[in-house]
Amino acid sequence: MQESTSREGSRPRRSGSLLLSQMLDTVDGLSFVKNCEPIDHLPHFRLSLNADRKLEEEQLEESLALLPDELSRAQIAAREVPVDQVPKTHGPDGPGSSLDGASDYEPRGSASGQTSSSNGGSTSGVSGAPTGEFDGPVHPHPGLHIEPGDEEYPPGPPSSPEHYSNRFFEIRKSSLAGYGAFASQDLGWGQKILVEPELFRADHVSLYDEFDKLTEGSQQAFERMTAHSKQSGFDKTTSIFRTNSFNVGEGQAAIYLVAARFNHACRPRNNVMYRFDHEKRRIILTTTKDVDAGTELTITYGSSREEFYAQWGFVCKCGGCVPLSDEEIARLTPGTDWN
Ligand SMILES: C[S@@+](CC[C@H](N)C(=O)[O-])C[C@H]1O[C@@H](n2cnc3c(N)ncnc32)[C@H](O)[C@@H]1O
Repeated sequence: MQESTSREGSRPRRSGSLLLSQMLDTVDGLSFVKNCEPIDHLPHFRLSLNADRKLEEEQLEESLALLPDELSRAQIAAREVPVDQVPKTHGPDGPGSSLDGASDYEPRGSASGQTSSSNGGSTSGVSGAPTGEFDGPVHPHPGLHIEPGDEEYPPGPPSSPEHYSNRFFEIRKSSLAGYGAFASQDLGWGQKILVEPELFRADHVSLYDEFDKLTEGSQQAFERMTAHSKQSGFDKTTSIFRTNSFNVGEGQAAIYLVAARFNHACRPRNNVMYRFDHEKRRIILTTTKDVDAGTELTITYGSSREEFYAQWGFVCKCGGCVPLSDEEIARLTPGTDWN
């Protein structure tokens, strides 16, 4: 095992990718750390290659620091939980609805799926920034299961994603901003709560062509999404796309109508992470801690308060960070108000 001494002195620091590969040999759940946790910063249209690399390096450091704890949690979560211990609830669409999503999910700790795919890493950068793909070995493990299984999302996108619910969460109004996702039952760490196919993917150039291919209902659902209100120089379609899309690599960003309703919380306050099944073009959301019923489920868009304002147009209200001051806000340029 390669080791180097950290600049700070005492703690020996291991080569990040090597250590993660070795840990992944041991516990499947740690692919959270490699594939998602360090890079789940919702980097819609990230423009700075160097900034991305720096961020990923910082996040890798962060994940390495977390490893012992993550390992023990993964081992705990790896204990199998019978399916019937996960209560089933139904949202406004009711049992049997095409939006029920019951078949999409597995109980936490399910040992049912042993997969060897390594294609699940989240990616960043329409601008071609590093993908963050896991390039080390992945081995099938019993226990904590985060790879996509055979579950199928109901055919067709939800016509009313702002009222979507499944047995794990529901979308409803949030005190953070607009709509958000809320746990509809107590959720354990490592629970897969959503597997959602993309509505479409595009880049800056193909956005309008791809949008035109959508059904009228899907176009309307897209247009009801929140638009960054302070981006100057973008029309509303582009602004909605920039505010809600997830970078999926190769210069493309994708829209997921339900996943886009998850608000941001700064680490460690967020309680959900996301990753991609590139082959099936789906996003997969999984809890990163135990969550009480009724709690808002949040992902992390990034770590820069200035970027939240400039890229997504908001001053973070998650409560886990110091919000931008009035002076800092004044330095950032306001633009067209789309809302
Ligand atoms: C991808 S959307 C999230 C869902 C959105 N709330 C909705 O109603 O569809 C991103 C937008 O949600 C809002 N938002 C998300 N997280 C926030 C937070 N922590 N504090 C304030 N606003 C937030 C911002 O307006 C941001 O541009």
